[in-house]
Amino acid sequence: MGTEHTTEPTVLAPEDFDRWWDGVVRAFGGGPASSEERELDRSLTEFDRTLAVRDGDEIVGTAGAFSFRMTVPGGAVVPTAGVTMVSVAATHRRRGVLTSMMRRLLDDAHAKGEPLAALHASEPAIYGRFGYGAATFQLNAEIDTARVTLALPDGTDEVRVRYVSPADALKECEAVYAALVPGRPGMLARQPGWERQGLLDPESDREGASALQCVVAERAGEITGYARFRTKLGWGPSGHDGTVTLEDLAALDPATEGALWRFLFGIDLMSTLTVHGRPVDEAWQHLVSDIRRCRPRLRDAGYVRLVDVGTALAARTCLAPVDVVFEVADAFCPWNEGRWRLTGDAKGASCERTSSPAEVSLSVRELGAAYLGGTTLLSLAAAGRVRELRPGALVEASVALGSPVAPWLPHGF
Ligand SMILES: CC(=O)SCCNC(=O)CCNC(=O)[C@H](O)C(C)(C)COP(=O)(O)OP(=O)(O)OC[C@H]1O[C@@H](n2cnc3c(N)ncnc32)[C@H](O)[C@@H]1OP(=O)(O)O
Repeated sequence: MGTEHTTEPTVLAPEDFDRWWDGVVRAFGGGPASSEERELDRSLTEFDRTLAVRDGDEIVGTAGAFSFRMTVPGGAVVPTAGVTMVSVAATHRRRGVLTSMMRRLLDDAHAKGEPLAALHASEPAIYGRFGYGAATFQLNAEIDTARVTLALPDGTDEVRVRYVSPADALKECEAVYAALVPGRPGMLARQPGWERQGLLDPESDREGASALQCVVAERAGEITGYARFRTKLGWGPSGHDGTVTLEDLAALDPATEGALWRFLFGIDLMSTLTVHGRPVDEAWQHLVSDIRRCRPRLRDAGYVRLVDVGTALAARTCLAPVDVVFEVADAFCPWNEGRWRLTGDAKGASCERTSSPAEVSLSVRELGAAYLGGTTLLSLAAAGRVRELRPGALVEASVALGSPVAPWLPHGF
């Protein structure tokens, strides 16, 4: 360990943003990184919760948090620290710099009364030690649109799809997104400014594909959905072999969903539709004639940490009536340690400290994984990560923490 520097984070001054951001870019492989992205990140940065660790004049550690609000099962939108831009210079790795930044971010979130923290992990192995569990998953797919057909829902023909400029339609698209937020756990109620992330379109990221394109879906003059995508034409021995890459899609109803997918399937000269980061229960899987030819692949996506176990669990509803005492281990945030009694049903929940005997024992990481309903306590118990101490309590708790809609973290941050 070096002796000349400390791992103590300090709050980032706005004038240091460029150096700080360069450090992030270098740690994430060195770019290319566009000025467009830098300016958007600068405008979204909450400087009072953005950290730098220094070694002399050099910034060797970066991290920050956004003041998000995230939907939880039942529809409440809960203050959440969106942890972001975590990097440590390769010259200073494995000396505890990350650990000290995580300490500070979680202490700050706790002091602010944010019951949750969430992040996208560059590697799944990093954040478990800090109490984060894999809470949302995403579906990626490469759909052979030359072979796969769609069975469309009633009303699809009443929906009109038309091209718009992505920027011109931003307000209408954002209204569609906002209407969907309460209905799916994990979705983020976006602060003004965040909608611009959906327009980021640096040429360096296109890999030969088109600029971002956008269509909106309309019924009776109302915009009911949108899709943003790119196209890339390719030619093989037997002719055209183009790819459509879906960047974002939102639909308020089944007919709109059908109309947008029909459009994406039907673009001439394109034979593959690549989708990534989609909800695991999204409707398109039930529209297609041959799911196997869509090559669906599941991936871990959002990691959730209960910063305050009692407040977090009381903020969601329970899928079935429950009355269970959890024994929670939390070495990194010891204020969560001990026994918590969760009671509740579909209308609401309460979670209080108790001296009653423990019935299910687990660490805060497992609670984070199960919290949005995307991972069951039963499956974690099968891996030995959750223990049942009262017969029946595990199934009861596992079902109660479920969600009728799969959780999904809608975009990067
Ligand atoms: C939310 C986000 O922004 S995710 C992005 C994360 N950033 C990146 O992936 C960029 C490239 N990587 C890095 O910058 C760094 O390697 C980091 C941030 C991942 C780790 O930073 P470090 O300062 O080296 O971590 P630190 O020394 O605090 O390590 C703490 C513990 O985590 C472990 N650890 C750190 N990184 C990793 C990893 N990538 N995989 C597995 N374990 C890890 C360490 O071994 C250490 O374990 P120990 O306490 O048992 O010894």
